[in-house]
Amino acid sequence: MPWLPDLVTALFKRQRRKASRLQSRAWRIAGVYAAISILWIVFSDQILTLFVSDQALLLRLSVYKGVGFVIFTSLLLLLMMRRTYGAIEAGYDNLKQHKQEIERGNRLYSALSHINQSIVAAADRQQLFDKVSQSLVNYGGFRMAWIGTVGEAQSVPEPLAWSGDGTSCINDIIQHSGHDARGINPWDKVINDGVSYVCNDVLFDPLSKLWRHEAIKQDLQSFTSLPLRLEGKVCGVLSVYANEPEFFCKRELSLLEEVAIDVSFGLESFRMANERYEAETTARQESQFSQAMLDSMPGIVYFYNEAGHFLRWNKNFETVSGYSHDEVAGMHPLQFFDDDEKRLLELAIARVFRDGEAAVEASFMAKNGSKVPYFFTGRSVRYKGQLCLAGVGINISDRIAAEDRIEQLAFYDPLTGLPNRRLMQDRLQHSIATGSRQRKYGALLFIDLDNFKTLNDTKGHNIGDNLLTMTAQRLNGCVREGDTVARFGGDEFVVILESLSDNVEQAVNNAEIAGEKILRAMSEPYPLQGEDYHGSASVGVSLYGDRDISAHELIRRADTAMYQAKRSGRNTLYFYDPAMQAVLEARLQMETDLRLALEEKQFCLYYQPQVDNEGNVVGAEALIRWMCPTKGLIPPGDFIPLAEEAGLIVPIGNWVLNAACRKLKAWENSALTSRLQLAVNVSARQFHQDDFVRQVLDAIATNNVRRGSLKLELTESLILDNVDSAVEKMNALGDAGVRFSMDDFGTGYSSLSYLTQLPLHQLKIDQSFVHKMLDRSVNAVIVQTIIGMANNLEIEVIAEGVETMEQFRFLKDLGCPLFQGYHFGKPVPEKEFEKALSSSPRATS
Ligand SMILES: Nc1nc2c(ncn2[C@@H]2O[C@H](COP(=O)(O)O[C@H]3[C@@H](O)[C@H](n4cnc5c(=O)[nH]c(N)nc54)O[C@@H]3COP(=O)(O)O)[C@@H](O)[C@H]2O)c(=O)[nH]1
Repeated sequence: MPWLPDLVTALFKRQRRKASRLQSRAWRIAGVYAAISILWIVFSDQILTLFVSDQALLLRLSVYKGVGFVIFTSLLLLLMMRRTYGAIEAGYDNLKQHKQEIERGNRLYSALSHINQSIVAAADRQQLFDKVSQSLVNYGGFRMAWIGTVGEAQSVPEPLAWSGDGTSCINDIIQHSGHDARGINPWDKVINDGVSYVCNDVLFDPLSKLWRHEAIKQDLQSFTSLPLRLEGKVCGVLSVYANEPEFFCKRELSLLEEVAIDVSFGLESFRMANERYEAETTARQESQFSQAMLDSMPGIVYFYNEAGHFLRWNKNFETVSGYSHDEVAGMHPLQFFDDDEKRLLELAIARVFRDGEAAVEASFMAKNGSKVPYFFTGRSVRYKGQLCLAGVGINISDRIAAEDRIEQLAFYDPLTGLPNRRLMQDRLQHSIATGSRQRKYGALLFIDLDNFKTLNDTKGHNIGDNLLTMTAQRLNGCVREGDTVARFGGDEFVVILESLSDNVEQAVNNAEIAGEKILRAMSEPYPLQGEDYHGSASVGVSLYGDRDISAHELIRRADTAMYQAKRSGRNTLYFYDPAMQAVLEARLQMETDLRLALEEKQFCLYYQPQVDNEGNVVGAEALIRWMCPTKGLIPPGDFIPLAEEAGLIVPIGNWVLNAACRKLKAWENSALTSRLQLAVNVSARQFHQDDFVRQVLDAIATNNVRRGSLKLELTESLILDNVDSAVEKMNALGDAGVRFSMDDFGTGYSSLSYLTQLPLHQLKIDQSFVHKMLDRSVNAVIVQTIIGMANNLEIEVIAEGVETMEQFRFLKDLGCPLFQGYHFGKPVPEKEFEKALSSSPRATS
């Protein structure tokens, strides 16, 4: 309050001016009095002598005149003194009042000063209210002060802070304020009308009637309530009370209104600070929230400006990149990419800033140099006046792996990892087109593993899989880079040899060299289950390059050639020629016919006698024949191999088994045949069926076959596939009276060790030795050895393919006890066989 001393000085000046005016007036009055008195003294006696001549009277009149003058002047003096003292007293009162006003003003200014300090210093609204009410009482000289707030739709204030004496009646004051003639109470005025309510004497204020008694007790004699405002609306009430009436003059009220305005300002500041705080808190929380969201995202998030300065990124960005926060802050987005991908990213970023958005797949390069495939998106956004790019990157390793896997599954064989048929066909088509364009010959090699089915069926699929895997590796080792090795399916592989030569002979030569190499590789022993498996393959070759040909046709030709290789004894290579195709088609037709034959029961059994050294028929071998309605009688050699390949040998074999058992049962009814044994051929595939034993036992049981009458002819290779399993099955069937003959003996490994393990009853010397034994001594030695060995092992021996008396005699001389061959009888239908038995004198048991 810089103007306060001026005010005080002005007041004193005013008093001094008044005093000086009074002094000059006293001089004037005294002068007038002296002049009048002198004139009176000088002229009154002369005037009196004019009218009075008597000296005694003149003396008395002079005394009277003197007394009158004294009385008159005394009265005049009295009057003047009274006026002067009145003026002095009034001046004094005025001065005193001014002094009080100044003191009140000083107090109020002091209070205002403290209040303003409180506004600056208060931490919150309550503290402000507390300090304001305390300042008004402590510094403003009020007896009591309180501050209340007014909420929405609140008609009376709610006291929040108070100070001074008499605070106990605040609630009375609030609740019991009366209404004026218009029904308005103080709070209506303050809260609704927003004007101050002043009561300068509680004793006479009708609205204070109800709490007057209490107010008097508390010495609250006058008061005023002022509105506090927030955003232009009344939000509270400031009430101050004085212990004297007529306390609130204009000046006090104006200062108190200033207090109310300052407090309102304080409240506004709090509101704004609060709003700012809340806005900042919200912004901070929003920032924390969005950062938390960004950090919790699985991908990487980035936000950078057009100059490539990173403005924001998520934690994952640092984790994935391996760069710290500070390092990322100083990096350019392109630094996270390899040189060969930078251009791609540059273009994508440019697209974002040009078109608004873009996406790209690239490898995100970490600090340690590792690269991870990511799918990046970007959107342009304006931020703080800059054009920026906001985007996310998603790790697509899994997706790429899945795509690779899908491609692998779609185009590659899961077992061997080789291209599958589909991919091979694509590549072949492409190679055919290239070859045709470049006038270069290529070759397609169709490779089928020999005897794979048997291996798979006998050793199990795991072993089969191992063989296929090894085959794939070997094939890959046989070709040049650029050639294709594919798995066509099952045990079939295809090799595409590209650009062999522009000369057809040279191309054939090169293809043959490659094919032979493959055959050799396929013939190398395969280590399977700790043993060496000796496999082989049949290879069909078809050239391309001289004219347009479809991949499909080329495959068909190579396949045809492969079948020709198979039929030519396997482990060989064949080039395609059209005649092969005709054979193959005939073969396919036969397979169809064979299935029909099975359904329509077109098979029958022929019987070939087996005799002792005196020519007595001791048994027979049942040999299947196919009575084809169109082609006539078809020998087994023409359809059994096909039936084996097509899997039809199992139902055919079962049919033979049951037919043989039925025949044995029928023979029991005749003395000629009741003691005969009947030998039945069993193929490897049939024998290795899980239910083979049960099938045989069922056939025996169904026909109630005599023990020892059924003989099963097994081959060496069949048993060697899985000796343990074979022994187990043979023992199970041996217990049921089934006998076993080792067919084609001598052509296989003929290992003595397994011979001793097997529950064999008979060795059947292969007819190839018998046919040549008289011509080549080595065969005679073999036959002799087999007979000697069988005798030593106490196993029966039978020689088959005996066609001449010489052969019969020779064998007999070697000690062979049993014989089979055209010399004794060819395989014939049952009726013929039985008829021959009855007419033959040697046909005896
Ligand atoms: N799994 C089955 N295989 C069978 C069945 N029936 C026959 N076969 C096999 O078919 C092959 C050819 O049989 P097939 O044409 O009947 O020939 C047999 C005889 O006719 C023939 N043989 C007998 N003696 C002579 C002879 O003195 N000279 C000569 N050139 N051939 C003769 O040998 C065949 C019998 O051989 P094997 O079975 O080894 O005793 C043949 O391999 C049969 O195994 C069948 O039902 N299931």
